[in-house]
Amino acid sequence: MDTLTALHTRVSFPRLSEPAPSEAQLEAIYQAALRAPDHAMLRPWRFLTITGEQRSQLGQLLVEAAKLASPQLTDAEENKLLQAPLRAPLLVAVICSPRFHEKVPELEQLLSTAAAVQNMLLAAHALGVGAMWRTGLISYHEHVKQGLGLRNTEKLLGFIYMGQPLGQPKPIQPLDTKDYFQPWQG
Ligand SMILES: Cc1cc2nc3c(=O)[nH]c(=O)nc-3n(C[C@H](O)[C@H](O)[C@H](O)COP(=O)(O)O)c2cc1C
Repeated sequence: MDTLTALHTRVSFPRLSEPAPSEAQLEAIYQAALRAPDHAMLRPWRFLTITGEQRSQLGQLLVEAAKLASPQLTDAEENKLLQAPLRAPLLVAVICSPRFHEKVPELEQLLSTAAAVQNMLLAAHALGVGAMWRTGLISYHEHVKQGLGLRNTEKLLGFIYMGQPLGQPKPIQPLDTKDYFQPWQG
């Protein structure tokens, strides 16, 4: 798939099944992440891959965090969180690890990490791998951060779910560039 086609046709796949991407596909997807724009080449990111039984452990962690946030969690809410990480064979937790640099504020490092995610989504799409960037409010809870082993200065930017796409890609809503790009009037 050529680059513009990939850019113009990428969609998220909420429904993903086994198998996880192959080693070769993952290497290509991860290399794409590492080509994100990165001021001063700080590599302000790291990623944790979560597969198999560890997905259930992540579900448990989400439930624990949700109970800390709101002790009246219903059984249905608990079950939804337990099942959430099982929606794909592979999750990649995206972590921004800001480094100190006098010319590169933390915001730029967050933006770099987000660009790395987009590169991964596009590479996955180009390879026929289904993917979706997901967070869920509870993923910002301190307990989740600790459970995943993040340092205090690090931020969890969500999870990229990857697998075999299920169902048809959703139709892409055409947008008019003129609604978003306008000449500066000076
Ligand atoms: C940081 C971030 C977190 C997101 N978290 C969720 C989420 O938890 N659940 C969800 O349904 N969509 C989430 N989305 C949106 C989807 O990833 C997706 O972009 C959206 O459904 C639009 O679909 P499209 O990518 O096919 O255009 C998130 C997007 C971003 C950028």
